[in-house]
Amino acid sequence: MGVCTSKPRPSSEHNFHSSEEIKPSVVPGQDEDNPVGLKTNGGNARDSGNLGEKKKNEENHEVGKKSPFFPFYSPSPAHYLFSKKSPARSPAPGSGTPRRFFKKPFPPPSPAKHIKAVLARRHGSVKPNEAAIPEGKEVAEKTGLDKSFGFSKNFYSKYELGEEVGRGHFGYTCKAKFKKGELKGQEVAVKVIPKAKMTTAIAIEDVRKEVKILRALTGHNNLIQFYDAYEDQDNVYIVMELCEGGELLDRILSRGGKYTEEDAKTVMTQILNVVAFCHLQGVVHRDLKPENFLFTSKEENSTLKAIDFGLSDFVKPDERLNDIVGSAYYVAPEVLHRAYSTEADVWSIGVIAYILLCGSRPFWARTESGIFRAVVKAEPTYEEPPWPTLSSEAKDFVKRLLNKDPRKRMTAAQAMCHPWLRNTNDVKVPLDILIFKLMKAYMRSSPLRKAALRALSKTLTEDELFYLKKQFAQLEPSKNGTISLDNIISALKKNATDAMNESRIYDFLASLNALQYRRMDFEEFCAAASSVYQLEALDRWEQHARCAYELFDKDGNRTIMIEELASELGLSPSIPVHAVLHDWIRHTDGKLSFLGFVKLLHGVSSRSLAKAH
Ligand SMILES: Nc1ncnc2c1ncn2[C@@H]1O[C@H](COP(=O)(O)OP(=O)(O)OP(=O)(O)O)[C@@H](O)[C@H]1O
Ligand SMILES: [Ca+2]
Ligand SMILES: [Ca+2]
Repeated sequence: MGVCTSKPRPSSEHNFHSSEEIKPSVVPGQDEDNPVGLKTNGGNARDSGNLGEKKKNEENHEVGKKSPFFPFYSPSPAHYLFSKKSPARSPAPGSGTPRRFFKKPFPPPSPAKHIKAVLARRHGSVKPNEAAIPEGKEVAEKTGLDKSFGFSKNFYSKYELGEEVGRGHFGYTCKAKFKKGELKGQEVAVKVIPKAKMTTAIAIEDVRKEVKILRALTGHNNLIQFYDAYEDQDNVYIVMELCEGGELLDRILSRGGKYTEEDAKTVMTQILNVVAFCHLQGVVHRDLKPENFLFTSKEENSTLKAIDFGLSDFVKPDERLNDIVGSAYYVAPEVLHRAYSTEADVWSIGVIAYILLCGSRPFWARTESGIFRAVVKAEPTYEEPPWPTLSSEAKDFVKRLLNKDPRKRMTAAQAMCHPWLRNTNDVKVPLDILIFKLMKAYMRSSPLRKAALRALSKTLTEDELFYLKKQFAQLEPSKNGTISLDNIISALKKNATDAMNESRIYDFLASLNALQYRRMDFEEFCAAASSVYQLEALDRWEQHARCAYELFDKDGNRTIMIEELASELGLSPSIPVHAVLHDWIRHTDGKLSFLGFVKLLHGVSSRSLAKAH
């Protein structure tokens, strides 16, 4: 778009990155097993719920770590512990692994453990390994918890339960058959969740939400088809389509830990597609991992389906969640800092992408707190094989998903437009909820900030424009190439499910009502829907910002008084504006300085200025 002649200067000269660094809440020397000060309660049923076995499991990861036959020959009994059905998870017969002689950076993936806090929130103070948990009704009587869900009660009159096909911490899944009617004999999958395991109000609420979310979101091609939910005194039954192709984790393991880039692209596109859909609906999955994606059939090119919404939640567009949930290897840093939203899922997808491409985990340690520390502080390696042989697009793709700052991370819809993926799929890029968040901030900005953003948008490259064009097209502009509030509302309605009511997407749109009286063309849309934080994360940010400043200097910059700037920014009178805004003004001519320009792009609020002062 814009032409720029200035040469970027070295970044050390211009330290204008205004983003705050995330301070790790996990510091060395802190309680190893309780880094974030949580009430925890020990083991996980998937680790057999036995602390002794859990210990053994961790030691075995260590064995995996030191195996010379890295990555998947390693006879990790961690796999063995979980090998109910997959030969890929069974140990190689009679193979002992030499210890201590070989150092390898990461062990291969094995089923992920839930964060201990998840178990604590489920079980309260009840430890899973304590004496047998009483039956559902008995617990309800003792605790006064209401375990009625309002689901149909006649599961067994409709279905005949068959063999178990999978098991998790919260339930087990069986095949079942319709007993009668048109569908007689047709097979389905049923996740059975024992009421005896629901020992806290949160546990009950989670099951309620799991069904509510499945009911609302069902219909997407990459999301498990939900049929109905039932209950009786002992269990909740979630009836859904049967996937016969196994978990993504098993397929990763059976391929010796690595996918070719081309195959990884097919998997990634499907994951991103369904997750972008969830995010537009205001649903955050919170437990994305290769165990929670199933292939419909054994075919190589079988469709992938997201399952297990047991930890999912609704999130309003400007809301942050604070409960620590998920599985340790896949948890995003901001979840550990207790302020997160949909970006946390994208981090987990980054972890999955890393594993698909190289067969190892990006963040690994022997203990939960060690993993948390790595997630918050460590940078994954891209030096070990096979990374040097992978394409630079693949590396850039993973790095931009694993950005520790959620504001700088790509969204799922953006990731589908990344150069690594955008030419390989013909999947329609879903509407991105981020567009609306950014447009809201833009509509509320001062004319000066709007001019600054317009200048910045003129420096965007093909890569950024690809995504913006796709988004703009989704909003179905009129023939003259402009969009109105009506366009936005009808585009959303076309993609809406009941989940949007819960996550209040429409209420949020009210903040765009200034668009009621005018239309927006593509150029202004680019200014409104560009994220300064995301652009700042790019290597070429310096160029962007310098070019934009030059353009702004030609067109939008003008002499301003500090007082005027303060009122443009809506600063409260309590802020000492001369001291705070001094650097924002170029002393030669009283126009906005480069520093002021970059700050203005970020949209500085009076609160953050007061804090900085
Ligand atoms: N529709 C399905 N078709 C086939 N197998 C399924 C289906 N749904 C679940 N499974 C199998 O059952 C396993 C457990 O299901 P799910 O992940 O929903 O349970 P969970 O108890 O919530 O697990 P977690 O411990 O991860 O929280 C899955 O990993 C999968 O192997
Ligand atoms: Ca699961
Ligand atoms: Ca679950």
